[in-house]
Amino acid sequence: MENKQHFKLAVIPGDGIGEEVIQEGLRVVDHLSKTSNKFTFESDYFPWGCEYYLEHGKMMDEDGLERIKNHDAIYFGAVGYPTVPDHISLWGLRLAICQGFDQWANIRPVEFLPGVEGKLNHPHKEKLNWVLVRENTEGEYSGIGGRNFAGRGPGKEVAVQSSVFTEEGCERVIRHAFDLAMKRDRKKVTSVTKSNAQQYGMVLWDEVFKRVSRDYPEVETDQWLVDAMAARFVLHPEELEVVVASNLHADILSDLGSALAGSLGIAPSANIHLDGRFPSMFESVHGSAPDIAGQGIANPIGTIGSAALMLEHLGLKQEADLINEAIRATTKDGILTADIGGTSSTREVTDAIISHISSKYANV
Ligand SMILES: NC(=O)C1=CN([C@@H]2O[C@H](COP(=O)(O)OP(=O)(O)OC[C@H]3O[C@@H](n4cnc5c(N)ncnc54)[C@H](O)[C@@H]3O)[C@@H](O)[C@H]2O)C=CC1
Ligand SMILES: CC(=O)C(=O)O
Ligand SMILES: [K+]
Ligand SMILES: [Mn+2]
Repeated sequence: MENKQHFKLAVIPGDGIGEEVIQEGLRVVDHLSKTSNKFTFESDYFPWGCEYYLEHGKMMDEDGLERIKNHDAIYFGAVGYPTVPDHISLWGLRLAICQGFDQWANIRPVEFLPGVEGKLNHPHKEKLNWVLVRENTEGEYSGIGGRNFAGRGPGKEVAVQSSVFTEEGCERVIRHAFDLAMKRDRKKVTSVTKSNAQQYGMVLWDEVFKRVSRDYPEVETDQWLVDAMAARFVLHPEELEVVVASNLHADILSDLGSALAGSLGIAPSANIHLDGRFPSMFESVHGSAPDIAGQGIANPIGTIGSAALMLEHLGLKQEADLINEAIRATTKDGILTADIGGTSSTREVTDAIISHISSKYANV
């Protein structure tokens, strides 16, 4: 086949179920590469994570970013381990990459899969399909602050954690939300803040949202405070299309969204950098799930769906669609892990997804 695309992946399985689900995602991509004959890829593995930290005193190598900077994409599992403080592991790996590579938008689609009951009581929930657009480099996760600088000692300690909102940071992610909305049947963007209580950064966000919205007259807009928005997710989910929010708010709302759709285990995400300097990173929304790690029962769908987002990002839209179709066919057949009410293992779900992809090519 002419023009077969080749790409280079940096694979970081990380901790807990991260390793279990990444391996399944790679099986799917590998199978698709062979059956579609449209692309080839190579994987470079990086053993970074909490075990690496316990052995070497660092979550990733000092030149880690340099070593993955020229890959076409990063495929990431999850990070976090009970014996390493979560802020050390998160800042040492995931946030180091998102912020170091200026991956300024985290795209988190919420899909209601057939055959998955979920927790939402809604007559047309199979038609719901939201995309959360999370600001991914600043806001509440700017990492600015300090502890105990007032020197008040035990029992009187003072901690400050500052949020940073820049006009450019707000604008690029809000604009991206509008660009995504323009590609959808119902063109609507809902912005979420807490600008009644947080009168500086979030008021700036609201103003930028209003200004950017004028460039998109075809797009319907809506603005909600985050507390009311949490209720709206449950009470009026049909009102949601593209939802754009700050780093913390969208982090919380996306877990709520995926739980409504069934489980954290089915939610994919893309940490994207669109300015051509750095690779983007693709990972499930969930963490390392130490409570189920090592049992072979983690739901691989979030990570396999993240591979679909990765292929789409690399220009392989048809192949991405095929993965998503295979995921839907698998859940529709009732091949489900325990988190969504089934008894299948991680591997069995992946096998079913692979066999749906095979049957698709057999029919061509
Ligand atoms: N992007 C990342 O790497 C993230 C890392 N974390 C880290 O992960 C660790 C655990 O955090 P938690 O708050 O427990 O969140 P978590 O997402 O790891 O787990 C929350 C709950 O969802 C379940 N769950 C998650 N993914 C699942 C899957 N694929 N299949 C079936 N069930 C699944 C878990 O069993 C658990 O009961 C912490 O160290 C945290 O900092 C948390 C969120 C994101
Ligand atoms: C860390 C975390 O919870 C997230 O990135 O979603
Ligand atoms: K993850
Ligand atoms: Mn989260």
